[in-house]
Amino acid sequence: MLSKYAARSLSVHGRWFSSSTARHTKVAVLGAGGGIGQPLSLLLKVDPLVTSLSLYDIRGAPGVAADVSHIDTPGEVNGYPADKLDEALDGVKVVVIPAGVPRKPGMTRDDLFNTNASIVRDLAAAVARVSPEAHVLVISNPVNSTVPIVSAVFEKAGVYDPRRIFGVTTLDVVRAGRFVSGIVGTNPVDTPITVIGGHSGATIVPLLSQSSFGKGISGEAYNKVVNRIQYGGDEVVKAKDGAGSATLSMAYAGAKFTNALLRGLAGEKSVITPTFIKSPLFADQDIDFFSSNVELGPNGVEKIHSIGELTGEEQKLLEACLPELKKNIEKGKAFVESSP
Ligand SMILES: NC(=O)c1ccc[n+]([C@@H]2O[C@H](COP(=O)([O-])OP(=O)(O)OC[C@H]3O[C@@H](n4cnc5c(N)ncnc54)[C@H](O)[C@@H]3O)[C@@H](O)[C@H]2O)c1
Ligand SMILES: O=C(O)C[C@H](O)C(=O)O
Repeated sequence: MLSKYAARSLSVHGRWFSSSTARHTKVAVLGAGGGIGQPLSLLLKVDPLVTSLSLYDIRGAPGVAADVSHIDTPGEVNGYPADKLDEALDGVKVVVIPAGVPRKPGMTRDDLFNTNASIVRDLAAAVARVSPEAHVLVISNPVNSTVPIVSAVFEKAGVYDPRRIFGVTTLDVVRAGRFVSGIVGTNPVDTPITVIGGHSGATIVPLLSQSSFGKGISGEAYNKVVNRIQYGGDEVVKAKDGAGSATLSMAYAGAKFTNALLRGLAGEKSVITPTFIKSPLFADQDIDFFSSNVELGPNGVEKIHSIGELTGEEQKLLEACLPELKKNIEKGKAFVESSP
């Protein structure tokens, strides 16, 4: 039974933002002062499943917290400055990490590695120490490397549970639904497209053939939409012209994935979405992280779905994805191995 407030929230925020169970859930955002962090904090404040929001950044989090705390939803909000990371993480169930630098035109996501790898490593070490049972949602790029970094840090700390560490690839799914709906004339919310692989260029593999809406798209239109899904991030980086990368659509995607996880944690059945996790699907090729459809449940990852049947075109996309993904994963692991 939905509370009066939750029912109201549903009608205000649309179908994805659903709330089925009331429980205490503290969510932390690390990097809350940034381009993604601020709108993400706003969206989490209006998610009825988030009862407490802990906002941390090396700059500006208390201000963001003061601002969103005036929103007339019940969730409590606290902001923490640079020297209060442990306090920010105390008792959290879910930690979302958008901390790190974004791309400028001409850069790849991998070009962010040198700066973001150590930011993510150090934040992960604090989570592993203070809230080792938290579910960690990694947004910071390059996701193909930062998820292996977080996982290796947890492993080093002896608290690794692969069911609780996720790379957020939801923006690729959101883009795929939006772009395909523009071709076939559907409502994007009703046009789910599975996207597998990783989160950068050729590692992003949309499976249009598995969607009743997408499977009719062929030829030039197919090539164009696949390219747009794979390089949608570049489109935004170029349009922002040096002022960063996707922030608003990413905040939406991050809040959407967080809500899906919270529903799974609360016991809702059949919450299934792609996410980049430790996965056995290509482990025989030494690729042990991969995004595919995953069922979320009370323990985080409940079931990893197979990738299903691929067309010849999709098989080629997958063949281009795997070697690059493998390199990105190995780079992340090697970084933690060589860290003191
Ligand atoms: N996964 C995805 O689909 C996706 C989509 C868009 C952007 N991103 C990535 O998200 C990251 C953030 O992007 P943005 O546009 O919000 O950047 P931004 O520069 O606007 O914000 C980043 C924030 O991180 C903070 N920060 C830096 N070091 C920190 C630390 N050690 N602890 C806490 N906070 C710290 C900064 O102070 C800043 O407020 C980038 O790496 C970007 O590439 C990922
Ligand atoms: O493109 C970027 O660098 C940011 C993000 O990964 C995106 O897909 O928009």
